[in-house]
Amino acid sequence: MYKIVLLRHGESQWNLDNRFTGWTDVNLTAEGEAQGRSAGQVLKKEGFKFDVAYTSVLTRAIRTLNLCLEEMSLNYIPVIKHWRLNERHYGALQGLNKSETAEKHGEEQVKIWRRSYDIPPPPLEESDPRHPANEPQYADLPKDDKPATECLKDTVDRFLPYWEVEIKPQVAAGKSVIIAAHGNSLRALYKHLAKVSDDDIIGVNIPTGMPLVFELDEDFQTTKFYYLGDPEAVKAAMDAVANQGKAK
Ligand SMILES: O=C(O)[C@@H](CO)OP(=O)(O)O
Repeated sequence: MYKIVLLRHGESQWNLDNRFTGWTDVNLTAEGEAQGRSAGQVLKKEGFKFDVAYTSVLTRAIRTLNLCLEEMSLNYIPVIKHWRLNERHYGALQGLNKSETAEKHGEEQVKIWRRSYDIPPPPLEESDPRHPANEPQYADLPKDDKPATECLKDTVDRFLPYWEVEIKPQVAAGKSVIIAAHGNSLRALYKHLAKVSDDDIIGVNIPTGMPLVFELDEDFQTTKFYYLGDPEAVKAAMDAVANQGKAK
Protein backbone atom coordinates (compact mmCIF):
# COMPACT_ATOMS: atom_id res chain seq x y z
CA MET A 1 0.00 0.00 0.00
CA TYR A 2 1.23 3.49 -0.86
CA LYS A 3 0.36 6.71 0.93
CA ILE A 4 0.82 10.14 -0.60
CA VAL A 5 0.04 13.52 0.91
CA LEU A 6 -1.40 16.47 -1.01
CA LEU A 7 -1.10 19.89 0.61
CA ARG A 8 -2.65 23.06 -0.71
CA HIS A 9 -0.60 26.15 0.18
CA GLY A 10 -1.60 28.23 3.21
CA GLU A 11 -3.66 31.39 2.88
CA SER A 12 -2.12 33.82 0.38
CA GLN A 13 -2.55 37.59 0.27
CA TRP A 14 -4.92 37.20 -2.67
CA ASN A 15 -6.90 34.46 -0.91
CA LEU A 16 -7.39 37.00 1.86
CA ASP A 17 -8.30 39.73 -0.64
CA ASN A 18 -10.57 37.24 -2.49
CA ARG A 19 -8.88 37.83 -5.83
CA PHE A 20 -8.43 35.35 -8.68
CA THR A 21 -4.77 34.32 -8.48
CA GLY A 22 -3.75 31.59 -10.93
CA TRP A 23 -0.10 32.00 -11.94
CA THR A 24 0.28 35.36 -10.14
CA ASP A 25 3.13 34.87 -7.70
CA VAL A 26 1.67 36.22 -4.46
CA ASN A 27 3.09 35.48 -1.02
CA LEU A 28 1.55 33.90 2.07
CA THR A 29 -0.13 35.93 4.80
CA ALA A 30 0.96 35.42 8.42
CA GLU A 31 -2.06 33.12 8.75
CA GLY A 32 -0.88 31.19 5.67
CA GLU A 33 2.56 30.74 7.21
CA ALA A 34 0.93 29.45 10.40
CA GLN A 35 -1.13 26.99 8.31
CA GLY A 36 2.04 25.66 6.67
CA ARG A 37 3.64 25.11 10.07
CA SER A 38 0.50 23.57 11.53
CA ALA A 39 0.28 21.12 8.58
CA GLY A 40 3.81 20.01 9.44
CA GLN A 41 2.91 19.58 13.10
CA VAL A 42 -0.15 17.44 12.28
CA LEU A 43 1.83 15.30 9.82
CA LYS A 44 4.60 14.81 12.38
CA LYS A 45 2.12 13.87 15.10
CA GLU A 46 0.54 11.31 12.74
CA GLY A 47 3.94 9.75 12.12
CA PHE A 48 4.46 10.85 8.50
CA LYS A 49 8.01 11.09 7.12
CA PHE A 50 8.82 12.09 3.56
CA ASP A 51 11.72 11.16 1.30
CA VAL A 52 10.98 13.62 -1.47
CA ALA A 53 8.72 16.63 -1.97
CA TYR A 54 7.21 18.14 -5.09
CA THR A 55 5.91 21.64 -5.49
CA SER A 56 5.17 24.30 -8.10
CA VAL A 57 7.35 27.26 -9.04
CA LEU A 58 5.04 29.63 -7.14
CA THR A 59 6.16 31.21 -3.86
CA ARG A 60 3.03 30.40 -1.84
CA ALA A 61 3.36 26.64 -2.42
CA ILE A 62 7.15 26.55 -2.03
CA ARG A 63 7.04 28.47 1.25
CA THR A 64 4.16 26.40 2.64
CA LEU A 65 6.14 23.25 1.88
CA ASN A 66 9.31 24.63 3.46
CA LEU A 67 7.47 25.66 6.63
CA CYS A 68 5.80 22.25 6.81
CA LEU A 69 9.09 20.37 6.32
CA GLU A 70 10.82 22.56 8.88
CA GLU A 71 8.24 21.58 11.51
CA MET A 72 8.88 17.94 10.62
CA SER A 73 12.70 18.36 10.87
CA LEU A 74 12.87 17.34 7.20
CA ASN A 75 14.67 20.36 5.75
CA TYR A 76 17.20 18.00 4.17
CA ILE A 77 14.91 16.13 1.75
CA PRO A 78 14.98 16.94 -1.97
CA VAL A 79 12.37 19.48 -3.05
CA ILE A 80 11.56 19.34 -6.74
CA LYS A 81 9.85 22.38 -8.23
CA HIS A 82 7.99 22.17 -11.51
CA TRP A 83 5.67 24.52 -13.39
CA ARG A 84 3.34 21.60 -14.18
CA LEU A 85 2.21 21.74 -10.54
CA ASN A 86 1.35 25.45 -10.82
CA GLU A 87 -2.14 26.68 -10.09
CA ARG A 88 -4.57 26.62 -12.98
CA HIS A 89 -3.96 29.74 -15.06
CA TYR A 90 -6.91 32.08 -14.51
CA GLY A 91 -6.42 34.11 -17.70
CA ALA A 92 -7.81 37.64 -17.74
CA LEU A 93 -9.60 37.06 -14.40
CA GLN A 94 -6.27 37.12 -12.53
CA GLY A 95 -6.26 40.03 -10.10
CA LEU A 96 -10.04 40.58 -10.12
CA ASN A 97 -12.08 40.30 -6.93
CA LYS A 98 -14.27 37.16 -7.02
CA SER A 99 -17.35 38.74 -5.35
CA GLU A 100 -17.19 41.83 -7.55
CA THR A 101 -16.88 39.58 -10.62
CA ALA A 102 -19.98 37.69 -9.43
CA GLU A 103 -21.85 41.00 -9.04
CA LYS A 104 -20.85 42.00 -12.57
CA HIS A 105 -21.24 38.69 -14.45
CA GLY A 106 -23.52 36.70 -12.10
CA GLU A 107 -22.69 33.94 -9.62
CA GLU A 108 -23.52 31.22 -12.15
CA GLN A 109 -20.95 32.53 -14.65
CA VAL A 110 -18.32 32.81 -11.92
CA LYS A 111 -19.04 29.26 -10.81
CA ILE A 112 -18.55 28.09 -14.43
CA TRP A 113 -15.23 29.94 -14.64
CA ARG A 114 -14.12 28.65 -11.24
CA ARG A 115 -15.31 25.08 -11.26
CA SER A 116 -16.50 23.82 -14.66
CA TYR A 117 -14.28 21.11 -16.10
CA ASP A 118 -13.79 22.37 -19.63
CA ILE A 119 -14.81 26.03 -19.91
CA PRO A 120 -11.79 28.35 -19.55
CA PRO A 121 -11.94 31.96 -18.33
CA PRO A 122 -11.23 34.69 -20.93
CA PRO A 123 -7.55 34.58 -22.03
CA LEU A 124 -4.76 37.10 -21.41
CA GLU A 125 -3.39 38.87 -24.46
CA GLU A 126 0.12 37.66 -25.32
CA SER A 127 1.35 41.25 -25.00
CA ASP A 128 0.06 41.43 -21.41
CA PRO A 129 2.99 41.55 -18.93
CA ARG A 130 1.15 38.89 -16.89
CA HIS A 131 1.23 36.40 -19.78
CA PRO A 132 3.79 33.63 -19.04
CA ALA A 133 5.50 34.51 -22.34
CA ASN A 134 6.65 37.70 -20.60
CA GLU A 135 7.70 36.20 -17.26
CA PRO A 136 11.35 35.18 -16.78
CA GLN A 137 10.64 32.01 -14.79
CA TYR A 138 8.94 30.50 -17.86
CA ALA A 139 11.55 31.62 -20.43
CA ASP A 140 12.65 28.01 -21.16
CA LEU A 141 9.14 26.64 -21.68
CA PRO A 142 8.04 25.78 -25.22
CA LYS A 143 5.57 28.39 -26.50
CA ASP A 144 2.68 25.89 -26.54
CA ASP A 145 3.14 25.16 -22.84
CA LYS A 146 2.65 28.80 -21.81
CA PRO A 147 -1.06 29.22 -21.12
CA ALA A 148 -3.05 32.41 -21.67
CA THR A 149 -5.86 30.77 -19.66
CA GLU A 150 -6.77 27.24 -18.54
CA CYS A 151 -9.84 25.25 -17.66
CA LEU A 152 -9.43 22.38 -15.22
CA LYS A 153 -9.14 19.93 -18.13
CA ASP A 154 -6.09 21.84 -19.41
CA THR A 155 -4.57 21.61 -15.93
CA VAL A 156 -5.25 17.87 -15.82
CA ASP A 157 -3.60 17.53 -19.24
CA ARG A 158 -0.37 19.21 -18.11
CA PHE A 159 -0.25 17.86 -14.52
CA LEU A 160 -0.99 14.16 -15.13
CA PRO A 161 1.97 13.49 -17.46
CA TYR A 162 4.23 14.81 -14.68
CA TRP A 163 2.47 12.61 -12.13
CA GLU A 164 2.84 9.55 -14.37
CA VAL A 165 6.43 10.09 -15.48
CA GLU A 166 8.05 11.75 -12.44
CA ILE A 167 6.07 11.36 -9.24
CA LYS A 168 4.39 7.97 -9.55
CA PRO A 169 7.68 6.11 -10.26
CA GLN A 170 9.12 7.57 -7.04
CA VAL A 171 6.11 6.34 -5.10
CA ALA A 172 6.35 2.92 -6.79
CA ALA A 173 10.04 2.78 -5.79
CA GLY A 174 8.95 3.05 -2.16
CA LYS A 175 9.61 6.75 -1.60
CA SER A 176 7.25 8.61 0.69
CA VAL A 177 6.03 11.68 -1.21
CA ILE A 178 4.35 14.99 -0.34
CA ILE A 179 2.99 17.26 -3.08
CA ALA A 180 2.49 20.91 -2.09
CA ALA A 181 0.51 22.74 -4.73
CA HIS A 182 -2.70 24.67 -5.35
CA GLY A 183 -6.48 24.48 -5.10
CA ASN A 184 -7.04 23.65 -8.74
CA SER A 185 -3.81 21.83 -9.64
CA LEU A 186 -4.56 19.52 -6.70
CA ARG A 187 -8.17 19.18 -7.89
CA ALA A 188 -6.66 17.87 -11.14
CA LEU A 189 -4.77 15.13 -9.30
CA TYR A 190 -7.68 14.50 -6.92
CA LYS A 191 -10.00 13.98 -9.92
CA HIS A 192 -7.63 11.37 -11.32
CA LEU A 193 -6.87 9.54 -8.06
CA ALA A 194 -10.43 9.56 -6.70
CA LYS A 195 -11.94 8.91 -10.17
CA VAL A 196 -14.30 11.89 -9.95
CA SER A 197 -16.46 12.50 -13.03
CA ASP A 198 -16.24 15.72 -15.09
CA ASP A 199 -19.61 16.76 -13.62
CA ASP A 200 -18.88 15.93 -9.98
CA ILE A 201 -15.52 17.70 -9.86
CA ILE A 202 -17.50 20.98 -9.84
CA GLY A 203 -18.41 20.29 -6.20
CA VAL A 204 -14.85 19.61 -5.00
CA ASN A 205 -13.12 22.40 -3.07
CA ILE A 206 -9.73 21.95 -1.42
CA PRO A 207 -9.03 24.05 1.70
CA THR A 208 -5.70 25.79 2.35
CA GLY A 209 -3.06 24.17 4.56
CA MET A 210 -4.87 20.92 5.40
CA PRO A 211 -3.00 17.70 4.55
CA LEU A 212 -5.00 15.34 2.33
CA VAL A 213 -3.87 11.70 2.44
CA PHE A 214 -4.46 9.27 -0.42
CA GLU A 215 -3.96 5.56 0.21
CA LEU A 216 -3.32 3.57 -2.97
CA ASP A 217 -3.00 -0.16 -3.63
CA GLU A 218 -0.14 -1.74 -5.65
CA ASP A 219 -2.00 -0.91 -8.87
CA PHE A 220 -2.28 2.72 -7.82
CA GLN A 221 -6.00 2.44 -7.26
CA THR A 222 -7.25 4.63 -4.43
CA THR A 223 -8.52 2.65 -1.47
CA LYS A 224 -9.12 5.57 0.87
CA PHE A 225 -8.60 9.32 1.08
CA TYR A 226 -9.07 11.69 3.97
CA TYR A 227 -7.95 15.01 5.43
CA LEU A 228 -5.92 15.07 8.62
CA GLY A 229 -7.48 17.37 11.19
CA ASP A 230 -10.83 18.13 12.72
CA PRO A 231 -13.56 17.10 10.18
CA GLU A 232 -15.77 20.07 11.10
CA ALA A 233 -12.93 22.53 10.53
CA VAL A 234 -12.17 20.83 7.18
CA LYS A 235 -15.84 21.05 6.12
CA ALA A 236 -16.09 24.71 7.17
CA ALA A 237 -12.88 25.52 5.24
CA MET A 238 -14.20 23.75 2.10
CA ASP A 239 -17.49 25.66 2.29
CA ALA A 240 -15.61 28.92 2.71
CA VAL A 241 -13.67 28.22 -0.52
CA ALA A 242 -16.92 27.41 -2.37
CA ASN A 243 -18.51 30.65 -1.13
CA GLN A 244 -15.69 32.90 -2.36
CA GLY A 245 -17.50 33.20 -5.69
CA LYS A 246 -20.72 34.59 -4.22
CA ALA A 247 -21.80 38.20 -4.79
CA LYS A 248 -21.77 40.28 -1.59
O1 LIG B 1 -7.67 32.17 -7.43
C1 LIG B 1 -7.18 31.04 -7.64
O2 LIG B 1 -6.16 30.86 -8.31
C2 LIG B 1 -7.88 29.83 -7.05
C3 LIG B 1 -7.20 29.33 -5.82
O3 LIG B 1 -6.99 30.33 -4.87
O4 LIG B 1 -9.17 30.21 -6.73
P1 LIG B 1 -10.52 29.41 -6.95
O5 LIG B 1 -10.77 28.65 -5.68
O6 LIG B 1 -11.52 30.52 -7.17
O7 LIG B 1 -10.38 28.53 -8.15
